[in-house]
Amino acid sequence: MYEHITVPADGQKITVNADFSLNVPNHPIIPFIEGDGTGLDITPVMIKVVDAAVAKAYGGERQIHWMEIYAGEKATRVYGPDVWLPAETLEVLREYVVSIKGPLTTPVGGGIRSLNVALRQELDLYVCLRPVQYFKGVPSPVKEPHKIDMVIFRENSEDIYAGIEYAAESDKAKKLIKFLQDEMGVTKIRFPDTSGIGIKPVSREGTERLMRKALQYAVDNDKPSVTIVHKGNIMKYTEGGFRDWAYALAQKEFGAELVDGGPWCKFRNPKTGRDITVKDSIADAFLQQILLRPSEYSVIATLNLNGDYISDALAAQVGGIGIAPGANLSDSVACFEATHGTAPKYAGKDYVNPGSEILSAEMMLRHMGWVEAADLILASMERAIASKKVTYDFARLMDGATQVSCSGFGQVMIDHL
Ligand SMILES: NC(=O)C1=CN([C@@H]2O[C@H](COP(=O)(O)OP(=O)(O)OC[C@H]3O[C@@H](n4cnc5c(N)ncnc54)[C@H](OP(=O)(O)O)[C@@H]3O)[C@@H](O)[C@H]2O)C=CC1
Ligand SMILES: O=C(O)CCC(=O)C(=O)O
Ligand SMILES: [Mg+2]
Repeated sequence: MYEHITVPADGQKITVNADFSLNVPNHPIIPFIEGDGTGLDITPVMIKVVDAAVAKAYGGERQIHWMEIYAGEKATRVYGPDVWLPAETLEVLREYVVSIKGPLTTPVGGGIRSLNVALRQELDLYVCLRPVQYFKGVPSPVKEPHKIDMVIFRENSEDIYAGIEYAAESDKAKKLIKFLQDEMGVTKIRFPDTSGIGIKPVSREGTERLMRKALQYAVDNDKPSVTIVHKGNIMKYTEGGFRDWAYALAQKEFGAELVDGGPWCKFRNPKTGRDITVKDSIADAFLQQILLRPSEYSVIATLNLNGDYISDALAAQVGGIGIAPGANLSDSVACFEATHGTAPKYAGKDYVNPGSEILSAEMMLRHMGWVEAADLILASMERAIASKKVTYDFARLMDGATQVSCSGFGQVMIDHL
């Protein structure tokens, strides 16, 4: 049926109902992309830990049937030199509904555009969900990391990531700059002859669907606030638009009312009766506030580029990118992945922390309703960290730690399940 993908003989597809709930069989087929760079170290470890947690939680009644699909460098080896994101990979991700991927390399400057971004755009995975939580005992550069408990909703389909960008001195850049000058009255491009130029689309529809998810998450999880993070003072009609549309949606669909004349507003959580405050923060100020007063922030709704920066910054505050999980979501399809990239200098050395991808799998299990297995993974992560047998990133900051390899940490987690 597929050119290079082998569908496991035993196992069934997860399917989606009209209300977007999932039908998860006891033997689901889960597609996975190994990933470039350290992907080849962390993905097999993730699979081993997940299989062990599922076996322990369900005593053999439930089991994941993993199905390898290809993207990035491995796809070029399997499909041919220029095939980075095969059509059948996208087809499978759409068809099988729930998947997990390792990181994929994107060259800086020239070369291919990001496969990670392409995949999100092709499948319209418009929410990048990145929870940031502190595990007791993890070394952190801040004094009170336990006060950080945030969930980032990063818009995943628009903004500067749309890839509408032209190289300096190319015909297209010259044409666009001439159009801006001649037809749009633009006079402020400082060096028009040598400017690369990019376009940042941000829409009301894109903002609304992201904000709707963030607000619903706050309702479902009893969160006290949703903060809209933007740079709308400078980019008035893109980031400023995002802020205004996000506030308007809170009022229109969630019944939020202005606080002291606005723009902050609040509404009562219909499930708990407690207030949810909707507020906003300008991105630069926000980045210092999360260091100084993190407990004031809970759910974060932001644009694509801000969300990218904020994800890594917050991950560092709770101990680094080695334990920063995430998910890319549409209404029906979910593809889980770590926040970090391929860390090429460590590739193939069995060295890095597999924690981010394991915790992404924990989110995946929870999304599938396999909460017992997800809970086991969280508990074993806590116990593994408490045992101080950790990978280099934690070991270098932890007193009395024993450094273990990537696969070694997987084994420590399995031992603590
Ligand atoms: N979703 C995706 O697939 C993503 C892909 N990328 C891509 O990855 C490539 C490399 O990007 P780069 O900017 O270096 O960012 P990376 O996130 O790959 O690495 C930056 C640093 O983060 C630390 N780090 C990364 N992964 C781990 C881990 N598993 N355990 C512990 N520490 C870790 C390392 O820090 P230290 O040096 O201190 O040890 C590393 O040098 C680029 O091509 C980029 O485009 C980037 C982000 C996301
Ligand atoms: O696609 C890439 O190479 C980088 C993506 C990224 O940094 C992210 O999604 O956080
Ligand atoms: Mg990033």
